[in-house]
Amino acid sequence: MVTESEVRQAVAGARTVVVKVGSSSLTKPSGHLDAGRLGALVAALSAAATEGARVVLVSSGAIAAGFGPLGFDSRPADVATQQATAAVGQGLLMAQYEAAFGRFGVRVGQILITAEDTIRPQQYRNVQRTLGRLLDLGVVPIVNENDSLASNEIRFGDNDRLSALVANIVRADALVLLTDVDALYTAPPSQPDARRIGFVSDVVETLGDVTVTGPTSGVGTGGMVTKLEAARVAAVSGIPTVLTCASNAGPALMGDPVGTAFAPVKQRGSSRRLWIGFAAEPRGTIVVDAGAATAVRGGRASLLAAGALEVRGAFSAGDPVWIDDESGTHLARGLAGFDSEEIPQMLGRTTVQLRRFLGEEYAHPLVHRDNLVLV
Ligand SMILES: Nc1ncnc2c1ncn2[C@@H]1O[C@H](COP(=O)(O)OP(=O)(O)O)[C@@H](O)[C@H]1O
Ligand SMILES: N[C@@H](CCC(=O)OP(=O)(O)O)C(=O)O
Repeated sequence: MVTESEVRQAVAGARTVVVKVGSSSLTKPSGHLDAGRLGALVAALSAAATEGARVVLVSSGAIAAGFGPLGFDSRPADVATQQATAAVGQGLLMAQYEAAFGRFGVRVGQILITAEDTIRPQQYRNVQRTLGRLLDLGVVPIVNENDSLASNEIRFGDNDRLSALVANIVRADALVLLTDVDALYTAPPSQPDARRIGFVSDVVETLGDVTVTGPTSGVGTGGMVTKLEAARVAAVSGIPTVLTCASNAGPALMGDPVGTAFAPVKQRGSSRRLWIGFAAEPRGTIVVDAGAATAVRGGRASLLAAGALEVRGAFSAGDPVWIDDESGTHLARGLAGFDSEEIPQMLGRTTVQLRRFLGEEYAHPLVHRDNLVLV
């Protein structure tokens, strides 16, 4: 059982920390950057970086900083204009960060990620390697979703879940979520009976006890819902989290009892398995028979074609898929070893049959056990 003070100490002593800041903490309702608030955040992060912490900043705000200069009164609603606005706002955002961090002698580098980069093994490794190298070089990577290029169907939309994935990718010791409210409350803070929560020992249990809503600021996207989802992913990844307002960044990073501290609920798993378990939604499903379901549930078996009954959806080898039993219950998530169109001819075949009738390249599991995570 992890205590609140252990979580606070873990954040204060983190060698690598991921800090996520939301649009509403960096911008004005008019759609322009708020240089004062951005500067205060940068001062707190620079203090941590110059004391030796490896700091990754996941920053929203591209759209919220871009619509004012483009002459819009409010955040655009259609995707094409949002993407164009993000292209303008992202440059403005980075220019401000570059100047603000530069005052403290801290160098920054921009990394724009799409959800697909967290799905494809090659891209995932590239992201991991580049972030690692930037940190080794003493640079603060500033990460945002690549809004201008992300396809609408598979985008994070908010940066909360992205920040939890980035925390996994860089194997962070702590995650700090900065927003426009000082802590998690039992209900939206506008409600009179909402009470502040200082410590969450089990985020999975707490999820059922609090009332959360989507964004209220007019510029944010995910609201408290996606922040709790990020805290959950971090917790089950073994990463402690603190959620508070951006003006509390300094105290939060120093381990002061501000905001809400979330205890990790599990030992840290391997980064790759966490990615399979939490990255973007699977593209399809492989339905398995009872024998294969038992084997998969056991946690150490690959999914062989012999135990597969049906394939649904269109996916390519390397894409994440659900593995379901016959009643439709999700057993696991995994990375498909084959394209969906190759699988029907393999269903029910043993490895010997696959080798004999289809060739050596088919004599492999549909999902290898190293690429499979129970849910
Ligand atoms: N239970 C809750 N506790 C705290 N805040 C909540 C809760 N439910 C909803 N919220 C709202 O979530 C908002 C933060 O989400 P959002 O506007 O998306 O921020 P950001 O731009 O920082 O990502 C807060 O302003 C708050 O009004
Ligand atoms: N990637 C987007 C983030 C969208 C957004 O509003 O996110 P958030 O403020 O974290 O809820 C941007 O930079 O505008």
